[in-house]
Amino acid sequence: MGSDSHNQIPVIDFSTSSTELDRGTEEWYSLCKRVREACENYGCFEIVYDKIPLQLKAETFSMIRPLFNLPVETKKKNVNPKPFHGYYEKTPIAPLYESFGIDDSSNYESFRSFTELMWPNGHDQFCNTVVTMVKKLDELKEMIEMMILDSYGLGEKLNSIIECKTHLRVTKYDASPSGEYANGLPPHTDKLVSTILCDDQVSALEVETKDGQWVKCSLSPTSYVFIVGDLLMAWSNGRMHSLKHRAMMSGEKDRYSLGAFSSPVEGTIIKAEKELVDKEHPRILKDFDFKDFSRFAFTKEGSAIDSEMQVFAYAGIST
Ligand SMILES: O=C(O)CCC(=O)C(=O)O
Ligand SMILES: [Fe+2]
Repeated sequence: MGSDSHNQIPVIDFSTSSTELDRGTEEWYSLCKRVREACENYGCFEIVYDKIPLQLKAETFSMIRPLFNLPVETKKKNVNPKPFHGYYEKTPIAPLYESFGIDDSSNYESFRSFTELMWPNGHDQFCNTVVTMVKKLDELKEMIEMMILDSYGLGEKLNSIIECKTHLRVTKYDASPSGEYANGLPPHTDKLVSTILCDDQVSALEVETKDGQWVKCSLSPTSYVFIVGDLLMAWSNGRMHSLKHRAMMSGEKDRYSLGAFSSPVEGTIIKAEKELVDKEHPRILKDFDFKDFSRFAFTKEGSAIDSEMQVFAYAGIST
């Protein structure tokens, strides 16, 4: 079934043309409230944000396109022991989908290691441009995280939700044969904390609302999507909604997207924030190691379970 174009995800404008978004101001708290409502009711929102220069974004996309034209044996050098963290080639389940994953990608040195695997003689422009873009996405993510903490009254107590590094995933979707509506990436919830996505204005992202409708997200050059992943849902003790989403291709153009995933540092145990557990919101999950959970999600047993139910199958508390 196609998407319902009458429905829309919340759009929150973070543009700061005249004023800065200062923490503690009335404007700040009104945004905190809207961010929390969007994450609880939809599991996502569109961000209008003018602090990332359009030129930088355009340059980033022009830098990542040639990655996909490298020889397949070069692309396969992008390996990562964590499941779904390295190069992902086309498969019968997702024949239009191909992606690379780069750990700790706002760190120049780790990004350079990836760059040198792809271009052994180095590629400074690629490295500088993409790292600059990821740092901008990190700033945006930090602001959203602070808003989430303030929205629950936790901003004085905590500096971050879960200590994370940014895992970057760059994706190419081939145009579907004869432009028909076709699966780019099957429905899933993200297995990490949160994701900020942007694309090259070829729309394909669709998100599922809580009442089961699929809604298409057509992004403008200044917009981004914030997505609640399974681990943010777990941290919030189920108050925030882990978003089911997919990519559906149509039309003649290939599509490129960029996802900045907040990935917990090694050894992180995911726990519901204790202030978010009370009589009205009893604990829904046991504490778990995020790496064991993501491994489980990609086992035969785990992948047979609906994506949004995997975390409950792994760590759910039966009542
Ligand atoms: O390309 C997109 O818009 C979605 C990508 C996505 O959902 C993912 O990589 O988890
Ligand atoms: Fe996703």
